[in-house]
Amino acid sequence: MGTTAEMAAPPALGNAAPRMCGDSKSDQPPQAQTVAGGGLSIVVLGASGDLAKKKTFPAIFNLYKQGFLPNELQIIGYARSNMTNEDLYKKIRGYLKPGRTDPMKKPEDVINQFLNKITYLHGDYNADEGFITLNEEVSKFEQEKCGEDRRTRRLFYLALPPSVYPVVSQWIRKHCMNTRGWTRVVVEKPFGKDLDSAEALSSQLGALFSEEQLYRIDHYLGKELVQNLLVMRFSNRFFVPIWNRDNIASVQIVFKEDFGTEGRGGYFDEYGIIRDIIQNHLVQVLCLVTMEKPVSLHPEHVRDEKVKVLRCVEPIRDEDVVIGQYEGYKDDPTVRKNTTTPTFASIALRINNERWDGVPFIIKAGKALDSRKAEVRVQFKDAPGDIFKCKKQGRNEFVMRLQPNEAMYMKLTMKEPGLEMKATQSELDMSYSLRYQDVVIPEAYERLILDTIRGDQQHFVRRDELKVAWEIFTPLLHRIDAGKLPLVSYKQGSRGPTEANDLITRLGYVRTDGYCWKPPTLKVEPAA
Ligand SMILES: NC(=O)C1=CN([C@@H]2O[C@H](COP(=O)(O)OP(=O)(O)OC[C@H]3O[C@@H](n4cnc5c(N)ncnc54)[C@H](OP(=O)(O)O)[C@@H]3O)[C@@H](O)[C@H]2O)C=CC1
Ligand SMILES: O=C1O[C@H](COP(=O)(O)O)[C@@H](O)[C@H](O)[C@H]1O
Repeated sequence: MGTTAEMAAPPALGNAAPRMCGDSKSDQPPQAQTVAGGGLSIVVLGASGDLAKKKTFPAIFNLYKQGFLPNELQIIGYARSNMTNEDLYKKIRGYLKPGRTDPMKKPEDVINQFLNKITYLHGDYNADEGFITLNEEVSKFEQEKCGEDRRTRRLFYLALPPSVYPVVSQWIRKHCMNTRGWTRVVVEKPFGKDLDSAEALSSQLGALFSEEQLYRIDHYLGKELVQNLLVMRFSNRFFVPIWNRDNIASVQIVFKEDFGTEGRGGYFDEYGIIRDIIQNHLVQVLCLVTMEKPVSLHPEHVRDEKVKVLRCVEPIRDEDVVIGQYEGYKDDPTVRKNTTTPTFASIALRINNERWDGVPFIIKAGKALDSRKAEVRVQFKDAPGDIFKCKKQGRNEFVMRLQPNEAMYMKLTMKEPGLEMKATQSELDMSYSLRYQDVVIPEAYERLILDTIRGDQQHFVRRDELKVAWEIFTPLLHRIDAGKLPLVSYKQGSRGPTEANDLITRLGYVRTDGYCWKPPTLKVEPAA
């Protein structure tokens, strides 16, 4: 690996902001690279919630401490809970990690400075008084900090259950729109429960905001290795000619968590693993692994290609699906007593186009499994004419480990060092923590919030993309909801149902016998 080249920023779109300029002053860390464009108000709706505390505020803090936010910044947390500013600060303080900040400043000071930018407002979602007050608060700040003539920016982050998106969006539209610059609204998944509900939500939001104002966040698109997929595929001559059905035998996209629903049982039980992880996060990864090369990195060009490849996904067959539920899931008092919600699913997708015809894409996700990891595992076909008789050494694989400990590695067949002519399997390892020792990899939410401020929608889900993703999964989900597929149980801490192993074997995945490489950056690397 060699030099670092800065990629061209996508061409400005509609209300897209310029990428970076400095307007750092007084209370900014010295390495400040702020986003230009006037005062910025970030409103976190649902500020009392889990996502806001664990992800949204920490991501905004990370941007703040690195100087990516302007001096003219206000952050408002809005929710129904009757809390003071201090109560909110107490709730989120423990999640703010100062990391490496200005050596002249105490980490505590950086956190306090940030917290001082946050005001908490409590109000209803169902009545407009709270939103009138919210608008007054934002306008007052804009007036005081930006005067009459400077541009202002308003970012509304809906860290709320989707059931309240329509009403909250209505009040934002009615009372809180910016007249001196952009208004952008970030919405969180799940965007609906099936095709009809997703389309209904899209129509409701679409009637209030333009597509350029709506940022449907899927935090997997903000992960470092997911962002690397297009670079890897399209700028390495190694990969360009072999990334197709002639060379690739199968692809697995795997998400595993080693914990169960953990306090989110009420939400999870309504959705299940396919709606929670596969239809969104893993499908986004699938798109980046399979799409054709976009005309450019312009967000619309990238998203056009994603939509195209999703349109080629064939209807899912029941024999290509294994669903499971971990033993003990029903002990969670927040899930339904006789729930049949799957906490595990393995689904083979097939893409009917020139590049991928015949290649199974096995998408697997599960909770309460033996480890936490997410990876893409591309297995290549056997080399033709095996004069070394080394098939048993395993096939070539290229693995992109999205988490934990980002890495890419290739499994190759080599001559075993020594006097004998004996083949063995070995690996080329590109572990990020070894290659980029001083680099702190940004959090997904941090990157995506910055993209929102910059007006770059490349890593956000477009309405037609969402629709086609639901078209793929809705018939299967309805069959599962109607109890038409067997739900197998699996032990917590296991690798999931054995039926899932049978499925990948039936689809032609060849497991390497014997030798199992343990990447140095992972203590344990269980097989996929
Ligand atoms: N938590 C996570 O790890 C992730 C969450 N998400 C998504 O982010 C969004 C927010 O998630 P999360 O923070 O976990 O959700 P919470 O259940 O914590 O809800 C957030 C806030 O919304 C308000 N709220 C909760 N239920 C209702 C309701 N029925 N009607 C009106 N308001 C309600 C509450 O605030 P108050 O009562 O004070 O107004 C609550 O603090 C969801 O869409 C979720 O799917 C996405 C990825 C990960
Ligand atoms: O969206 C979700 O993602 C998390 C997993 O995110 P990760 O970045 O830690 O991999 C998952 O736990 C949760 O159920 C889901 O809603």
